[in-house]
Amino acid sequence: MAQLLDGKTLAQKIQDDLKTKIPDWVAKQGRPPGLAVLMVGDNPASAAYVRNKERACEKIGMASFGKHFPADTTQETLSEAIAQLNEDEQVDGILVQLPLPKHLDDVALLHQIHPDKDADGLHPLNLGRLLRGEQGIRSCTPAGVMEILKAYDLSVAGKKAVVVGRSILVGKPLALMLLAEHGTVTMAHSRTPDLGAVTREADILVAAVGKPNLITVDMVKPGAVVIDVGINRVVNEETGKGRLVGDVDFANVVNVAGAITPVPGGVGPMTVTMLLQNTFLSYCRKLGV
Ligand SMILES: NC(=O)C1=CN([C@@H]2O[C@H](COP(=O)(O)OP(=O)(O)OC[C@H]3O[C@@H](n4cnc5c(N)ncnc54)[C@H](OP(=O)(O)O)[C@@H]3O)[C@@H](O)[C@H]2O)C=CC1
Ligand SMILES: Nc1nc(=O)c2c([nH]1)NC[C@@H]1CN(c3ccc(C(=O)N[C@@H](CCC(=O)O)C(=O)O)cc3)C=[N+]21
Ligand SMILES: [Mg+2]
Repeated sequence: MAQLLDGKTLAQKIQDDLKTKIPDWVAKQGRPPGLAVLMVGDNPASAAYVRNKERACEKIGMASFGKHFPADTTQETLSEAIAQLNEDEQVDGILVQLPLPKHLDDVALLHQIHPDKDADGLHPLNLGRLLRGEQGIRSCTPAGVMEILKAYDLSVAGKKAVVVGRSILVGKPLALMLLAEHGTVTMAHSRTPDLGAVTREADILVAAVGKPNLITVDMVKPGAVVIDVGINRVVNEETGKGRLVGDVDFANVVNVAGAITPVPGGVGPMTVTMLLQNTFLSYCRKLGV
């Protein structure tokens, strides 16, 4: 059986650490770190993620400024909201929940977030810094994956890493982070023929696609580290109940992999935690420490 990479417990540990640090800062600075989340429309999956973030903020003593807009909100309204948050002294991190409704230009809004408040690490300046190997705010999900590898002493240097999925939110920045840690990195995507032939080469295999059971046991090299980023809600035909699954056929792959992240309880909680950490670090930098 593969070793379980427990993102939930690791996330808890990092959040507890933030929770003990924040009161001293509040005492000295007169305000807590603040995170603003902009959500547009009523995507139920997004709503759950936003709730998780708000709960985590409250738990660790961070201020959260949730802004919920109706699905038909205009670009101008959102642009104005971001301009205000950029100026707001109480706000250290800003996140625009993706995807946005089709009529909105998400890229324009992401570019507008002040790069020092870009808690999601999606501003082109921060992505450019990652590309160049400079310090900057790193995207949360890929940063969370790297933290899991580090916490379990799973070294990347010299290993063959395969990332399935090439989105700007997950796959692309993660490939750059694995490369920075000296992995030999391959990116696979929907146009990759014979995906299994590529994934079977991987010492470290990451699935970030959004398709349940895309990664089957025959696609995994025995002993590989398998990181399942996918979050898919599936409904059990018999009970009618919904549950979360990743992109990996966990029940079978767990017998072959050397280590594996579960869903839920793997990468997801680390994403939330990296968002809090990015916001805290922006707060510290703003105060000149
Ligand atoms: N755990 C967490 O914290 C997070 C989880 N997620 C989850 O991760 C998953 C990916 O998210 P995101 O990157 O935003 O998704 P996107 O839809 O933006 O990207 C999906 C990627 O998967 C590729 N792809 C699609 N089908 C296949 C296939 N059959 N074989 C190989 N590659 C394929 C696409 O290729 P192409 O580029 O060619 O279209 C694309 O690059 C989702 O399930 C999402 O919910 C996302 C963020 C955080
Ligand atoms: N700008 C932006 N940044 C994002 O990082 C972003 C986004 N938009 N849009 C949506 C996706 C998805 N995503 C998740 C994060 C955490 C969990 C998470 O905490 N999952 C828990 C379970 C949560 C539950 O039970 O509902 C787990 O996997 O254990 C899930 C999904 C971030 N995303
Ligand atoms: Mg759009």
